[in-house]
Amino acid sequence: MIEKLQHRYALSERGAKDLVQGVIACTVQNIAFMFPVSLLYFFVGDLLDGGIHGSRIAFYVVGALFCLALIYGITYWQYNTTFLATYVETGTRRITLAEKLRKIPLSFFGKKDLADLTSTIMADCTALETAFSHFIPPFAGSLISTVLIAASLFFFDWRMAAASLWVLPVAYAIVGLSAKVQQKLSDKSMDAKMACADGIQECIESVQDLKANNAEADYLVGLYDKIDAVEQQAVKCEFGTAVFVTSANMILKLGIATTALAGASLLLKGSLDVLTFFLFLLVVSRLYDPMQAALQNLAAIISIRTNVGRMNEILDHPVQDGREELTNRDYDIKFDHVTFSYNKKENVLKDLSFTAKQGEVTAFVGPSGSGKTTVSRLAARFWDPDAGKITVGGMDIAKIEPETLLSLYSIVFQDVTLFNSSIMENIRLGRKDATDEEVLEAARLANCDAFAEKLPKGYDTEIGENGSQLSGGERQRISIARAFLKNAPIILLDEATASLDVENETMIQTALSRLIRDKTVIVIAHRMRTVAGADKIIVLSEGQMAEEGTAEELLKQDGIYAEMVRLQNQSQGWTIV
Ligand SMILES: Nc1ncnc2c1ncn2[C@@H]1O[C@H](COP(=O)(O)OP(=O)(O)OP(=O)(O)O)[C@@H](O)[C@H]1O
Repeated sequence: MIEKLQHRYALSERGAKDLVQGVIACTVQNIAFMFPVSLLYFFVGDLLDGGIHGSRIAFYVVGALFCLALIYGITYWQYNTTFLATYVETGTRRITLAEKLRKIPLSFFGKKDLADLTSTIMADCTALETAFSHFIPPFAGSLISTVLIAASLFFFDWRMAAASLWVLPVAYAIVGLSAKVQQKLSDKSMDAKMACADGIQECIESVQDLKANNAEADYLVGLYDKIDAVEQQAVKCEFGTAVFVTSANMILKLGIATTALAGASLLLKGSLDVLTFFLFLLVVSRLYDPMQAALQNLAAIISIRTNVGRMNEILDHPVQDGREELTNRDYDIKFDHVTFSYNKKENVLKDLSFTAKQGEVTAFVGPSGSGKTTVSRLAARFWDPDAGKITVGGMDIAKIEPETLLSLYSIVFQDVTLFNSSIMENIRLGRKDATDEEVLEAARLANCDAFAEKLPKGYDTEIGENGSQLSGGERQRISIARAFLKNAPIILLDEATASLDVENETMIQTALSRLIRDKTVIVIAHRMRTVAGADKIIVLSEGQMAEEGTAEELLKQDGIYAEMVRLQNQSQGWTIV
């Protein structure tokens, strides 16, 4: 049962056990609230028998105090098992999701956008937190306690029990029937919320481009439509809940009326005593309260299936795993008849074979979209090929645990990701245990001194979210410094110096040439000047190798590479008039 609960509600084992305890606590709490009713039953019985005297007074005083203590104790227990346990579980759930995301192949992120994933970790977890503390245990507890109390009523008088309890199956049936409709409404509401969150995020991220293109007003019209859609779906959802919940509540209320009618008629016939009639009136006035309270939250209870579904999509997604020991004999990277597509439709790389040798620089050039960046992504196992094999020193990288494999790589991408901390800490990301001196040395090699020293706190200056306070070239130099610091045996440089001016690029190229000695280097660049000194240049065209050789050999071939060089030389003479 625990395992089923774990999957049904995306819970940890501890969380599933806490949920069971929470339901038990709520059930016991509802039953405990019946104790004062029993006391009142005896009290009225004594009154009808001629009054309360002597030891009976003490009995009622002790009984009342006992009821108070019992309800206080059980409520305290119920609070701990539902509320406190839920907060712990929410933390565990967020960490589990984040850990899982770390291991999921990047292809998953292509299908999901950031707003969606952030919302799963934050908003969905919060929705479940509320549901597991406020709604689900009381709802399940009210179902169980109502059935238990109802069953015990049959011992007193089955006719009266039937008159009071017929409403329960009818109310349950209405709730059950509503589940499908509610689920659909809740799914639609979630879709509208996601589209809205997406729109807001996109708007914030692209505010500069929107302003530059004078497109703010048009964009905001679309965004307002998305916000309206959220409101409309929320109203529909609430309306759907109201219809079913109000119907179920009205049916439950009818139970009080039929109990009174049946009791009155049996009393008149003389086949029911006043005390039993009184007991039933008392019990039915309390019996449905927990259920009615729980029904108010029916929409939230049903909609958590949507939240859980979104979490399970992450939790059940296959991970990229593999062995943790490295068995490579050297650091040659070999692509052996590799075919790959991002969307399983159009192949981006087609039967590509090459070897990037250790101690050599292998450069990739080619038209935009020809697959250069994809080669570097596959080489680092960000994605796995659809066919063929990629090896490092003879070791099939598809069988190596991705984080272990990445310990062999220093990677510099054109799109640098920086964190909202100091320059020092951003560079230290290359090697966590590096000393301050080592970080500063790497920074110096990447020519970071030139800008860091001008900042108010030097290398300790906070650089804002994703380095927003730095220029493109400065951000790229931090990324290069990370690679210097990591000093891994394989280096992937994807447009690593594209944002640098000529002076900086020359300086960093010199430092890079020291870094790359004896290493396997793959360089991707648009500037032919950047790759001219490479040991081997591979020209990609539509995912296939079109040419291969040194710059000199390729110029002689007078093919794509020679044409690209010619065009770039011409473009240097261009002016905008
Ligand atoms: N994450 C992705 N999901 C789907 N398609 C992608 C993805 N990344 C790249 N592509 C597609 O794969 C093809 C090759 O892209 P890639 O980035 O490897 O080319 P490139 O040669 O590096 O281009 P550029 O020189 O413009 O950077 C392109 O058609 C591109 O649209």
